[in-house]
Amino acid sequence: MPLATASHALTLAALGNLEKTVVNISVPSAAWTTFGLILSFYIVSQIKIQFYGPKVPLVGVRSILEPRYLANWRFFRNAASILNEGYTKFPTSAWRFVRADTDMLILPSKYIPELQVLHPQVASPTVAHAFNLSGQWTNMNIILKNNLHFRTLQEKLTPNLTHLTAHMQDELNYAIDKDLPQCDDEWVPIKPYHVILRLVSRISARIFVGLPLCRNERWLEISTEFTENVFISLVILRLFPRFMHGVLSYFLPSTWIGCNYIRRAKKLLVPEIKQRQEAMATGKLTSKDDMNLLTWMLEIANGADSKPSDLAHLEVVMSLASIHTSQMNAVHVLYDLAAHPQYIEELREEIKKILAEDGKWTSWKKPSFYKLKKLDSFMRESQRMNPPTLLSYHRVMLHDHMLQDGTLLPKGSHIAMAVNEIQNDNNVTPSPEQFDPMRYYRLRQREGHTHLHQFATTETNVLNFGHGKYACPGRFFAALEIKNILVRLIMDYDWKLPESQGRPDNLHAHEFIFPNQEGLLYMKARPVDERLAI
Ligand code: HEM
Repeated sequence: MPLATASHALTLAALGNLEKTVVNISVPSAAWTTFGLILSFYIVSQIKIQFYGPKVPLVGVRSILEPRYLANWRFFRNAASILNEGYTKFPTSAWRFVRADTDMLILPSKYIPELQVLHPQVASPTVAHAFNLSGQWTNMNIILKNNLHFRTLQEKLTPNLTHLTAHMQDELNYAIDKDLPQCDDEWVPIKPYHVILRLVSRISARIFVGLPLCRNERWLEISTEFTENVFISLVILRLFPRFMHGVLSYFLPSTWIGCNYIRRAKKLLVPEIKQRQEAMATGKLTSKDDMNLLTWMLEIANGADSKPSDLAHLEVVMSLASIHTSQMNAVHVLYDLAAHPQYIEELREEIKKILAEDGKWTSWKKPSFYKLKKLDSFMRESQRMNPPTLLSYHRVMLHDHMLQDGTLLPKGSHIAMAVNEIQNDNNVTPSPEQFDPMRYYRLRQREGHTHLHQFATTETNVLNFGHGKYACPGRFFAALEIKNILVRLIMDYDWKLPESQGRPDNLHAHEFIFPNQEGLLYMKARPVDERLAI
């Protein structure tokens, strides 16, 4: 054998042995290292669950050894049963459960008066919302930087609602012409989730950015699809430990798509914002001629708040806060109406009464919609049975705080309330299992209760919009928008479920509840003289 070949063969043999040795040594040691890491992570995590955090009972963990990811998986699959277990055992005291990304400290609503006076630098709702929406990976952390959207809703949108009804109705008429099928002569199947989403997004766009931008298909796509992608991302991310979210978000198409929508929103809105800023500076534009959220934001923004790209970003965030939340309520009402058709005529009679008092629907202002007490009650009952989330009143503690009864809310803890359990407690809602759409209407007939128990009013035991200073600032707008849509859909169309089918089931993921996206209803236009004259 030539020397070179022999040495080559020897080298190969040596390499082969070396490889075997490396394999023999490295495979077990890599496996042991990984195992060791997982074990230490598990032990640290279990010690943290059992011995750290608030000293209150732990619910939803089957044994001291159960990893938090299993408990979290059960919460993802069946949050309602864990929250029910906790509330049943501890209706008037604090308890906690574990999620993959954090421990949740659940408080009873008796603490609300104490919590509501805490400064947001002690108990922050905004840090809690950003965290809960996985803000760092879903482009939602902008709310930590800028609260202009909140101020604009409170200071401008809500006080001006009565001037906005005409704009809302105009856009609704346009949307109905464009997006609803022809059904004059026959029953036509529709998927309310998608159809109502279209109506809500068009009306919201009209009020958020004004004409003609609100009819831009790119804006309509951004304002609805961004939200869907944020929810896909956060539902997936929350299945995993928080330290993995950064890496995972690089692999999730929904996070790329979300980022892309923010880029597209900026591309579309920044030139418009600059144009409006210039026109305002020269007195050519005021919010009196151009009443919409974007112009109002520009009006009250000061200094750092008025950066065009941040304003564009906030417009998208506002769409996330408003469109799907309102759409979901309207879809639930429609499903409930179709499942309980005996109430349709009662609601129509109420609408006809207001038409007789206040004239044509298109001349109605906010007070006319306020008179729709039966419809309002129906919406609230529908929301009670189908809340958008089982947890609300989220706060992150930025400092330790001791409650008057000695319960410690430690710095860093994430607190929330089990809203669905609270409002469905027999002491709060008698016969809570019964769908009784006129229950709030009846309550409002009582002496001194006329202004209470409305869809948009919050109570310490009714927290679907939160409560107090930091309650949802868009809820009055939501109520008006949903009523506009429902009045039109109730007066102009008949509705029914497909033959021998019940109300479409809701979908659940973590604490969130969504109306069925694939649910079908049949609609048929009513005779022309029965419809609202437009
Ligand atoms: C049925 C519809 C809606 C529901 C159920 C809903 C629910 C909520 C809830 C539970 C909160 C948290 C309150 C708290 O911190 O305790 C909230 C906050 C908020 N909502 Fe709504 N909302 C709805 C519609 C709207 C609409 C239409 C808008 C905008 C026009 C809006 C804008 C906001 C904003 C800006 C926040 C605060 C977020 C922050 O802290 O930055 N919401 N909403």
